[in-house]
Amino acid sequence: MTKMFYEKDANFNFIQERKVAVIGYGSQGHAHALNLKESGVDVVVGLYEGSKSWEKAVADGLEVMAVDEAVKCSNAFMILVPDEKQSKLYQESVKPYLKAGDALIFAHGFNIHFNQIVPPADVDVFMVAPKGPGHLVRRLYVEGTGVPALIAVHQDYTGKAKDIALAYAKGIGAAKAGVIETTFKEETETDLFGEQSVLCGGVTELIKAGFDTLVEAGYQKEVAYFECLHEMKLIVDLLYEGGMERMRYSVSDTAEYGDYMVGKRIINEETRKEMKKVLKEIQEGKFAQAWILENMTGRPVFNARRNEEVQHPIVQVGKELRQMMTWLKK
Ligand SMILES: NC(=O)C1=CN([C@@H]2O[C@H](COP(=O)(O)OP(=O)(O)OC[C@H]3O[C@@H](n4cnc5c(N)ncnc54)[C@H](OP(=O)(O)O)[C@@H]3O)[C@@H](O)[C@H]2O)C=CC1
Ligand SMILES: CC[C@](O)(C(C)=O)C(=O)O
Ligand SMILES: [Mg+2]
Ligand SMILES: [Mg+2]
Repeated sequence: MTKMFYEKDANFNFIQERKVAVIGYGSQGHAHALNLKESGVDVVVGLYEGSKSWEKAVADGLEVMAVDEAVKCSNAFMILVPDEKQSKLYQESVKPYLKAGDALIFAHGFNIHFNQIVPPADVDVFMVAPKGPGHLVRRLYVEGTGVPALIAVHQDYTGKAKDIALAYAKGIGAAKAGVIETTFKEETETDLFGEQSVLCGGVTELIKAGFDTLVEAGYQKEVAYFECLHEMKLIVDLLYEGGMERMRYSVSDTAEYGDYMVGKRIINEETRKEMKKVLKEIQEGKFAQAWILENMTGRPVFNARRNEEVQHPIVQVGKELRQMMTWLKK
């Protein structure tokens, strides 16, 4: 089995002896900054003047500065602005102020793996990539658990990059859940594949296809919403807690029989062939190239698809039903 690292394997001194600039205060940024601070790490948040996040970070009790100022006064920088903005930010506000022995940290390998950022040889470059959304990285830390993470070392100038990565992972709560060592290549390719084919693209298309099939057949859209979207969370909770065997133990034998008979008709050989094609496009850099070009040209496809998606009937019915779910309001 792959070696897993837990809290006992991390020496927290490696991160406590540094000042950490968390650049960006979005989904991952707010979680890393707050978790590290509450774990006892000296943290500053780096943002641009006029950023919407600035006041929020201040209200959360954090020290906030312009990115270049944060880089100047720190010796470890976690880059948590969107992937497509990292290269420009690095060139303008990070690279000019790097000092030998600094640590340049990423939560996803896109920019290093696809050569959008090429750091100098005299800094450590590594990754601490939580395997979960930033808001859960924060929520589970507060609840006393954590989201697992991958670590990877791209450059080890100080000879301590892996130790610092493990200590950082401990600081954000990830070492409670488990940390696996990987490479930038493996993290980047598996993360892109997972979000496209399974976690985001796969799941949303599966939900919409099920919802549309029921609604087009004349069933109430509220019933279709509960069946195909709301209950997905409850089923996934069981998968998360105890794997497929726990989910199949909890559902009825009727559901389990239906699962065995129908699952492979929905996710069939054609789907698996397409997944292989998607993975190849990621490995060959075709997806990265398309995403970089999309951003250079003002995101025409991204914006059109985003607008199209919010027109889907599942969006409206979901809004109405969730209004009644008082526990979601906070
Ligand atoms: N989202 C997730 O859960 C996960 C993300 N990752 C990785 O983490 C990294 C960050 O992603 P994510 O958290 O989704 O990003 P977000 O889109 O949530 O980050 C936005 C933050 O970056 C700030 N920002 C944008 N541009 C700049 C800039 N030029 N200078 C300074 N700050 C800027 C925004 O400020 P403003 O408020 O003003 O817009 C905001 O605070 C990526 O590498 C991503 O792949 C990895 C695992 C999961
Ligand atoms: C699944 C999407 C993700 O990779 C994540 C939350 O882990 C991301 O890029 O946001
Ligand atoms: Mg991911
Ligand atoms: Mg991702």
